[in-house]
Amino acid sequence: MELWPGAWTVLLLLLLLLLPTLWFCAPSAKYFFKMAFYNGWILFLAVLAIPVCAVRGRNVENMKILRLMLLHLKYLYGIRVEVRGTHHFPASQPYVVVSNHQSSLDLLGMMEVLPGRCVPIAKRELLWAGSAGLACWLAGVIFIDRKRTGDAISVMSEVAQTLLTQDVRVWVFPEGTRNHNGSMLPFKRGAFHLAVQA
Ligand SMILES: CCCCC/C=C\C/C=C\CCCCCCCC(=O)SCCNC(=O)CCNC(=O)[C@H](O)C(C)(C)COP(=O)(O)OP(=O)(O)OC[C@H]1O[C@@H](n2cnc3c(N)ncnc32)[C@H](O)[C@@H]1OP(=O)(O)O
Ligand SMILES: CCCCCCCC/C=C\CCCCCCCC(=O)OC[C@@H](O)COP(=O)(O)O
Repeated sequence: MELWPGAWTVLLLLLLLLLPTLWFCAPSAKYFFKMAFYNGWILFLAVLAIPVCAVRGRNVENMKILRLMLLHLKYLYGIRVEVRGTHHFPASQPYVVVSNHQSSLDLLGMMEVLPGRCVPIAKRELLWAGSAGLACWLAGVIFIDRKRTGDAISVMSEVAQTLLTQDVRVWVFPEGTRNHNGSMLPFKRGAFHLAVQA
């Protein structure tokens, strides 16, 4: 099929008109655009972070770099963060932080208060999220395969040793998945075994 001259310009103009219309009139489209930008921006930032982190190799100290690079995101999204009680994080000993998990935006809250030498436990699938996966790996994120309980438990037992020997803290989302409905899912037991073992 052949389009008349200028048809592409008309199509482009229609598209340019459609995007702001969706943005202002369809809240779900606005949400979609915002989340798409969120993920895209993180993938882009990860591309910048990878060479810097690669200098150290896989190292929990790289988490500081990711943290610094992500802190501005709250301003882009107009999120006001109020932090209370950080004095409860001991200054120098291994511990396990547990938190609820509603959405991928929890990353912003986590980065706001993430203690030094603290790494999150994440689902293994995140490792394959392109540049973000590689950046997470370089920053020492611990990946577990939720479908293989035995393997996940072995990884967590190794983590317990690391906590003790390498002065590392671990951040766990004990619900084990995102939960949007405002309530809490039953907690998985790994975080608590980890705390006891460490
Ligand atoms: C600038 C650019 C930046 C680019 C990068 C962007 C961001 C980077 C920065 C940071 C990274 C962000 C990370 C994002 C967060 C991602 C969050 C997630 O992915 S949440 C999903 C993964 N997390 C979890 O699953 C939580 C941990 N899970 C568990 O602890 C589970 O218990 C489990 C070990 C996986 C097992 O799960 P299961 O479903 O089988 O449930 P149960 O808990 O009931 O356990 C079954 C059984 O096993 C016993 N058990 C469990 N753990 C242990 C253990 N460690 N030792 C011994 N036994 C264990 C448990 O007691 C049960 O037995 P029983 O019933 O007899 O008690
Ligand atoms: C070339 C491959 C391209 C892959 C593109 C992947 C797109 C993803 C892009 C960016 C990743 C952003 C990192 C966000 C970190 C937050 C992760 C997160 O919160 O994961 C959810 C997990 O806790 C629970 O998972 P489920 O609720 O069980 O599901």
